[in-house]
Parts: sequence; C-alpha cells; structure tokens
Amino acid sequence: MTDSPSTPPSAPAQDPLIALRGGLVVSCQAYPGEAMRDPRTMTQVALAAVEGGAAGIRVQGVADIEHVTRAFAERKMTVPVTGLWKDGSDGVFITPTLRHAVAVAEAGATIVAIDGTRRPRPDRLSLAGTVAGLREHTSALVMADCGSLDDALAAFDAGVDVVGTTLSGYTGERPRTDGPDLELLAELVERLDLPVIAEGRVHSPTQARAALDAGAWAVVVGTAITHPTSITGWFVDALTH
Ligand SMILES: CC(=O)N[C@H](C=O)[C@@H](O)[C@H](O)[C@H](O)COP(=O)(O)O
Repeated sequence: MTDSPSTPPSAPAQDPLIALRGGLVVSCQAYPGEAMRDPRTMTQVALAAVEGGAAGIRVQGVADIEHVTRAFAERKMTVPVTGLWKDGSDGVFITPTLRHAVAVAEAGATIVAIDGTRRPRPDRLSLAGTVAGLREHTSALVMADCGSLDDALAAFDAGVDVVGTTLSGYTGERPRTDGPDLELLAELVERLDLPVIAEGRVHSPTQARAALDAGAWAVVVGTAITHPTSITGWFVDALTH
C-alpha cells in the first residue's frame, strides 16, 4: 500500500494501524526455559521500548499479553499491542487455531497475529474461517504472518487487515536472507492493497530504514532489541572468529 501518509483514517477499527504507520514495533519475546521468560520482565522490556520511541509492541503468550496491556492501561498509554500465542516450534505454531486467536484477543491484544501461511491448520479451519471466527468474537484486527507472496495473496483474500513478512525464510518458500527479505517486502507492497509490515531479521537501524523505504507500513524488530542472549552471541562470535 503506497498512498500518502496524510490519508485520513478510513474507519475507527483502522486506528491502531494509523498509529503504527512509519513506526517501529518492538517484539518482546523470551523463549521457553530462558531467564527472561516472565511476564513482568517482558512488561518492563516493553515499557522500556516505548520510552525509546516504539510505536507498538508485539508480545507472545496470553500471560505476557495480559500483563503488558494492563501495564499500558494503568499508565493510560494507547500503544497498540500485537499479540500472538506460539504453540510449539514446528509447522503452524504462531497462533495456530481459532481457539488460540480468540484467547489472544481476549487477553487484550489490539492486533492478533496468526499464522498466515497456506499450510493446513491444526483445527482444520481455513484462514478465512479463522478470520471470520475471530471477527465474531472480537473487534481486534488480524495480522497474517506470511512466508511468501502466495501466502500474502491468500491472506488478503481471507480478509486479514495487515500482512507481515514474519515467516519468510522459515517455511521453505523463501531463502533465509541475512537481514530482512526486502525483495518479498517490495513485492507485497506492490501487489497488495493492504498495509505490509516488515518483520524478521531486521538487525540494524539501517535495515529498518531500508524496509520503510521499500514501502513497509511499519517495521518490527525483535531479537536485535530484546533478546540479549542472541545479541551477546553475535559479539562473542565476533571476538572468537
Ligand atoms: C519465525 C518466528 O518464529 N518469528 C517470531 C514471531 O513472532 C519471533 O520469534 C521473532 O522474534 C519475531 O518475528 C521478530 O523477528 P526478529 O527477532 O528476527 O527481529
């Protein structure tokens, strides 16, 4: 979607997307067994990211979503929260079923991020059925985490509100680029009349800028801001190789 930033909001439901436009979304996630895997810790990380200028936060798991959204509400902060629920780590694992998606919305997410690939979902619902089911239960927006152009085209047809390049390099359809998949991003921006969010392997401010210049509606950065174990590893590697 390439229309000018002065385009007025078309409907109240789109307001969170307007708030994110041109901005940075910081993904605050710790993985099972990690030291920082605690809703209070992730909430502190999220608050710190907002202090640094994040326009939005992405957070995983019902407990973390509840904790972060409560902290924002207590502080009267209207920062859109994109929520997801990772169940497993193989195949369709990002908010894989309607049940997961409804739980994420009920936990307080403004935008529910779900697997937006064409792979069969564990509950056998189609993506369109999942989106329709979610809309029956909540007013949350739906983000499709996609791994290819064909995924994103199908997600558009399924009625999602926004697509992300989140799964590029993780589903076998696209190479795992060193840095964001700017080629896919540009293709999605060109082909879809929908906001496209750049997500996945954005590891530097220069790469984030390049994603915005390629037409991204917003840029999500996770690991490079909020995952000290990985960042430490990058430095250690540089010192030992
Ligand atoms: C593929 C997958 O499971 N992606 C997840 C989606 O929520 C997260 O593990 C990523 O950290 C997130 O997408 C942000 O990406 P990066 O951490 O590369 O900035």
